[in-house]
Amino acid sequence: MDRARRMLDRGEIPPAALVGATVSRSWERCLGAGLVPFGRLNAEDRISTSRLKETLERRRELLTRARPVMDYLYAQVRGSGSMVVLADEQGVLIEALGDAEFVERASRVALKPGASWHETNRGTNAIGTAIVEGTAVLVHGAEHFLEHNRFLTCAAAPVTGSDGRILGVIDVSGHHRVRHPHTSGLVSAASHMIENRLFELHHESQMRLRLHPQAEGIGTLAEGLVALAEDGRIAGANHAARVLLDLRAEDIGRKAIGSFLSLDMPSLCDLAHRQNGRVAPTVTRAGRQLCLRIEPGSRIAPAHRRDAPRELPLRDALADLDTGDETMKLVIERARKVAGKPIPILLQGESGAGKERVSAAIHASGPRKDAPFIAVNCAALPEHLIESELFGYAPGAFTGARREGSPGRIREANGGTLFLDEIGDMPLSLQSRLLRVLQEREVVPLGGGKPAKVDFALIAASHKPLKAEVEAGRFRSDLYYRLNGLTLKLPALRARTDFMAIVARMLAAFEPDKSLMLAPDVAAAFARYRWPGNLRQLSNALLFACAVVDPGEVMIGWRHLPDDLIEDLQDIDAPAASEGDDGSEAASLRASSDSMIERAVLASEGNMSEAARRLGISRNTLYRRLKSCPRPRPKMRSGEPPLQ
Ligand SMILES: Nc1ncnc2c1ncn2[C@@H]1O[C@H](COP(=O)(O)OP(=O)(O)OP(=O)(O)O)[C@@H](O)[C@H]1O
Repeated sequence: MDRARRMLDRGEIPPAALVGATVSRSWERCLGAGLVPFGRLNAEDRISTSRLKETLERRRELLTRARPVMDYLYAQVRGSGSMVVLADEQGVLIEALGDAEFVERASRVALKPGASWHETNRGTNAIGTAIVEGTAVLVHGAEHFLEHNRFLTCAAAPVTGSDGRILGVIDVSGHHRVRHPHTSGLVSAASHMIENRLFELHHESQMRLRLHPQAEGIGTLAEGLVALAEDGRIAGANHAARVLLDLRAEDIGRKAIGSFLSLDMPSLCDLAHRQNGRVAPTVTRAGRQLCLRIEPGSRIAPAHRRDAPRELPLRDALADLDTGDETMKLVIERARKVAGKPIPILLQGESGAGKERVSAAIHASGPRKDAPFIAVNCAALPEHLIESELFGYAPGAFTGARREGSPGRIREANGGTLFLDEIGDMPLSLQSRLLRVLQEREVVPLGGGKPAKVDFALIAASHKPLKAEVEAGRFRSDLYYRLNGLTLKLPALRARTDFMAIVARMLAAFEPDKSLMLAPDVAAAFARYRWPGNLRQLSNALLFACAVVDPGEVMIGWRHLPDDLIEDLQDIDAPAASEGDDGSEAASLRASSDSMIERAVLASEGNMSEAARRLGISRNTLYRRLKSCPRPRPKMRSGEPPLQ
């Protein structure tokens, strides 16, 4: 330090390696401001009594909230020859309390109310430097720029408002010989206490989120606090929340919570209602796993309030599918526009992505909702039965037919909606028959009989990209264009940004009275997993967990998950797999799901229904996949026939 001081006396800036980066920067600023280490103070070092009064008035809120914390802080340092000081955002001291003999000495260097300790007035010092640096600072002995402050050791931390602006500084100063290693930590904790007290005061009526990486951290000084305006915009955030959510001060008042967490305002209200003050896991947009407690606040917009159902706009089945994902929102918006119009809808999406659910919601939200919704799975029916199932048959049309005949599914859908699932699996011969029905709007039953007029809305779905099937000659192009009035592509579960909201919805649906939630490590593993069976697989896993969770338990942990899912979750390598969609990734994805299928079939000892259940896929999908991947060889119990 002596060498550094000698350099300073010559007007040189010692390197950071010698005095630390903060002091080096500050000394440079002091020299730049024209201060000299042995010099007198700048003229503006003290404010008048009337200006002090004004300052006290302006900072009354800060002072009122800080006083009990200052008392607490002073109780920790009492008798050590120190004092506790509060300054405003300009570095003007507005309150001080301390040990009598030190206060006397300190007042000789103007460490008393009304004095300005801004860096430009008093050179490097903890209060002034903390304001400029915007962070907690310790300035010890000869690190003070002015010679006559060298007897001091000072630790200061800025007190920041929930809008990110500095409101003041709290500081503990003492004689440099009684420096205590814990003082800096105490001062930082005190500044957080004041910040959190001010936060509660300013955002009392708003929805508040308490966040921490661990459940035990919630309610402590280290928790992140976020206040939300009625429209979901961030109204305020404390320092910890800004760090946890990677939120900048300029985002406050501008960005919505959905930009930082995978939850929007309606899902937060929903969660708050069910959570009832308990802690739940959540994931940030950056993939960071956090624990969350929601305090609903008293000023939530009626549209978001769960306890005011009469004020809620009526949510139909389509609106219920909106849990915050932008792609799904667009799908819902577009579906709503055509629901009720004579435009056929084609739903595309991976198996289990919710095509049938969406289709049923389109029907239930449209003008045909009181008429039947008839779903036909073209992949589940043997080829020779699809025809009679769909078009019906006359009495005695074929051996084994019902004596009275059958109207067929298309006629059953009259007035309502016909949903043709897995249309890509419909044999070519039947495709032309279906095309005729769609063109002429009448059905001729098998085995003859009068043609019957039919009127139905048509929704078709396929996990196969139908356009590619047309190009490959497996699907009639004229039928494709008939079906494709509007194509809606459902996102795969892994691509959705509302994963936690879906989990919360499912858990609430399965166990409405329990407020179940995922343990943070399970939530993190779920967030990284690719969910090849999409919503079906997730729903099966959560249903399983709900069945095995003990009464009174609220956290779903690893022990509540099906064994095969645990294996898959443990197998995954953290995030790397999530980017891109190129051929090599598709191949590795396929390889991994092939091995999953193999494991599931082996574990189910050849029982295909059981294997499909474990995988969270339909039996049809399983059979389809088995056709295209090497057949696994399950271990057979002795005496059992081999799997065909
Ligand atoms: N929005 C949703 N919320 C909760 N669960 C859902 C939702 N959508 C679908 N599911 C669940 O996922 C399962 C699969 O959904 P659905 O049958 O609609 O998918 P799909 O895409 O038609 O599947 P497939 O291609 O195999 O026919 C449903 O049984 C339901 O349990």
